[in-house]
Amino acid sequence: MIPLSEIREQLDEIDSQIVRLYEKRMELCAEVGLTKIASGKKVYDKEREMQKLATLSQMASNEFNQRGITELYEQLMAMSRKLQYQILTEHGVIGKTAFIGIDSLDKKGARLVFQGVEGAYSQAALHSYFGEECDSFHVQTFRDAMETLEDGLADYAVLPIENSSAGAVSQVYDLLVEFENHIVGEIVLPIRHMLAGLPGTKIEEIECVYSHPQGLMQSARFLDEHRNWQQISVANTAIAAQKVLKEQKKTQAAVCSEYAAKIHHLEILKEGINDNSNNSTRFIIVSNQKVYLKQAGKISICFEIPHESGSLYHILSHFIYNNLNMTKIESRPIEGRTWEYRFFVDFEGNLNDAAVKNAIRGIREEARNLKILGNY
Ligand SMILES: O=C(O)C(=O)C[C@]1(C(=O)O)C=C[C@@H](O)C=C1
Repeated sequence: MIPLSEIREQLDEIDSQIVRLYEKRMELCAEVGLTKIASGKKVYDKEREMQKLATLSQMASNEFNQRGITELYEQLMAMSRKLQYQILTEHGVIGKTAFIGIDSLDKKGARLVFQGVEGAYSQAALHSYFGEECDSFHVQTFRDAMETLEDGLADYAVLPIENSSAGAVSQVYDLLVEFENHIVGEIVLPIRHMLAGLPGTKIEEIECVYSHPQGLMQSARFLDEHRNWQQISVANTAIAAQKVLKEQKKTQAAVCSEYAAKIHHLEILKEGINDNSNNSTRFIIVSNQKVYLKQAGKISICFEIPHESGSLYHILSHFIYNNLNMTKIESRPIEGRTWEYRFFVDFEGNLNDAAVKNAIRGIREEARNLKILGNY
């Protein structure tokens, strides 16, 4: 048997050859990068990579090594792409971001839209971001808010995007893809739900409770104690309060904010019914302008990937390689394509940073339909 120290010596020798060859290979790939700048050819050449993987893996003598060679070369070619993206960025080849950097949001005289009615949590978020004296109006649905923006009837919309206990507001994610509106800010609002009914209502009288699905989900534990209550979803927590007032039945109650209960003349029957005492919702400020704040530190993007093993891993490697901190990932089914998903990723950075430019360039080439939702 060959002693371990001797085997290791041989391995060290092979590894130093591999490192030298790797560097030589990368130098050539850098040259390829320059030719691609000159020709305008894309960095990612999938066909060439597939051919290389097939040829090289066939050179290995058994199936185990064929798999190894495939994995190794997938990585090697991914690294050479990353180097080429860097070279493109260094040579000032500008990607398709086309966002305009601004110093601050133009809040003065802005027309603001939120979904729901007076007393909606979105209105409270809007007030804390733009101040109480702002010029705001409400529409019935999230889609209406997006359309209002797109038509130029409002300058900014304030929409909920995720809650700390119930998770993503999936419809808003989908609308960000559908509309050419962009996120320019965000605000987190503590959410405290009340059970509210007509004055004089006793909890024992209640048969039916209205709220937004998120309001019902966030108060699931309390509502579970009253399983005989029918839970009915409406478009907004404040709409629920308005409905209870309008229908004048003591068998009905709403899960809504203290403010919504007050302005719809309801009595608070039970305070703070949310499961999580730190319940909070993150709202986004959406604009119809493709702008970003020059000091912005967070980017939201979405992209689609082929339904293939390893494809998400390869896309996420662009964050790791460029040292970017990913703060959130969500997935949503793609309409009409069963079991295929669109991914939404938030990460720290500014569109002006070289690392961000490199990562976005790579993801744009290697994923489908990359969309930058905003830098804020
Ligand atoms: O041949 C090219 O066009 C290269 O850029 C080199 C290379 C490789 O590493 O072999 C890298 C990226 C391409 O997707 C294909 C192949």
